Amino acid sequence: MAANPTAPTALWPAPHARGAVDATVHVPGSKSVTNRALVLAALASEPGWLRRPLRSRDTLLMAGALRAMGVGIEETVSSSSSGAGGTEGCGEAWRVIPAGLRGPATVDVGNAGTVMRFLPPVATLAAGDIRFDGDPRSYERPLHGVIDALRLLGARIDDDGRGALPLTVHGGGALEGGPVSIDASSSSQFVSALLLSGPRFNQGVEVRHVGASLPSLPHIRMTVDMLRAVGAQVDTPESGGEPNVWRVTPGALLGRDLTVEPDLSNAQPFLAAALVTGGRVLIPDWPSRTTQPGDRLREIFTEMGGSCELTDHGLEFSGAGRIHGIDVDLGDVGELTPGIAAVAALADSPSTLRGVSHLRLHETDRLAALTKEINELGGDVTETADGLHIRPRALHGGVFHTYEDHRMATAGAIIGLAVEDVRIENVATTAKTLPDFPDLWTGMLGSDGA
Ligand SMILES: O=C(O)C1=C[C@@H](OP(=O)(O)O)[C@@H](O)[C@H](O)C1
Ligand SMILES: C=C(OP(=O)(O)O)C(=O)O
Repeated sequence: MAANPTAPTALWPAPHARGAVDATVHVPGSKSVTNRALVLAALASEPGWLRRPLRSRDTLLMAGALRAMGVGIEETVSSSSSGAGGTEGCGEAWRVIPAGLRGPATVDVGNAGTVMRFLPPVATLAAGDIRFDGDPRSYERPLHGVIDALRLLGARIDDDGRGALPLTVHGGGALEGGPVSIDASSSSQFVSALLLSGPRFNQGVEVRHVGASLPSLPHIRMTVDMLRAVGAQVDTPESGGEPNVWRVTPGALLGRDLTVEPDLSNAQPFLAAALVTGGRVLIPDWPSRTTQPGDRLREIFTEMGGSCELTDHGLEFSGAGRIHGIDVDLGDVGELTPGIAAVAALADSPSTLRGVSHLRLHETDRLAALTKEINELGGDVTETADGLHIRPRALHGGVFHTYEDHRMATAGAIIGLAVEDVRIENVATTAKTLPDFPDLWTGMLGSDGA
């Protein structure tokens, strides 16, 4: 009987590139934008549209959870102008119809940080109990910043005392809100979560981060930009406020018509393919202005040996056939670390990736997983206190384990382009944010392998 390629234990032979890639890759919508847009549309006072939403495990879990709390989300195929990069044509669109939020309901967060952090504040606004549960890994991911803050702001939440999932929010139909201090050094999503629902709290919300460092600042800027786009008033450190303090004024949110940008972090493996094979990749609709952390790839992959040009057609990225090591702080753009580590393992000099200790609490412990898997292929990676030190070595084939982490799977695929006989365990785990990955990857390589 043929092996089921979607079984978690299945091994996917990562395609080995036989030449330089030359491809145009249409990357689906951003997970982070789609899930923020869904929350904001659900909290608005009128219906809104999301065009070109990402359809992946994380976003379908978000949509399912909001529906369970009473929100209407209709999926349609639209034929309107997209607005993104001027492209016209048919595309999927979701119409979000807000309604009085209500329980009882059960929310499956899967292993989506955005769902497990953004929705408990929404649930405090529901009338009734909202139970949150998810994958075993979701029990280990930090949530205390959200739970403790919501309790201080007036919410009733039952958890098992660990400050983590599973938990029940006893929604009272409204939340008082006001000022709150949190330590968000383990996840920027604590701050984003409180800000997103903030306009609907009676007093709004003022979030003060009091911990050491704060990761993923571009994702907080994304939250602020998207809140402002739906009419919220937000004061930030950048707009003249105090450092590490964000303030959201209470008020109604508008229903908007938003086109979701391509996911630039999911563009990473395709850009990496150009770098690794000395080829060329065009990503259409790359935004000229964006808060997505993936935009930093233009600079990072250029420093590693590539070159890029942002044109009316999108981002054209080329590799020169040589990859250089890099010493870089990835604290702002942590989700790019697995892909950068994979490229760095194939470089002509060592790399140091810093500022990402919080990755130990992502989908898996990414620092441990990258170290183990690259080393099992013959690599020389060591973990540091806040990142990785990578000394390139001649690699050989083998099984690349993925720990149910989509970015481990795409990192393994990047290595497989340059190293024969790399087999990726459970490539289907890419469905978390990019269900089409295997097809897009083989499509990029074409019938002749590149
Ligand atoms: O808000 C978001 O959409 C995200 C924020 C970041 O989380 P952390 O700050 O927990 O790293 C990022 O890694 C994650 O992929 C998406
Ligand atoms: C850390 C990530 O996801 P999450 O939203 O689950 O935190 C990621 O996508 O790299």
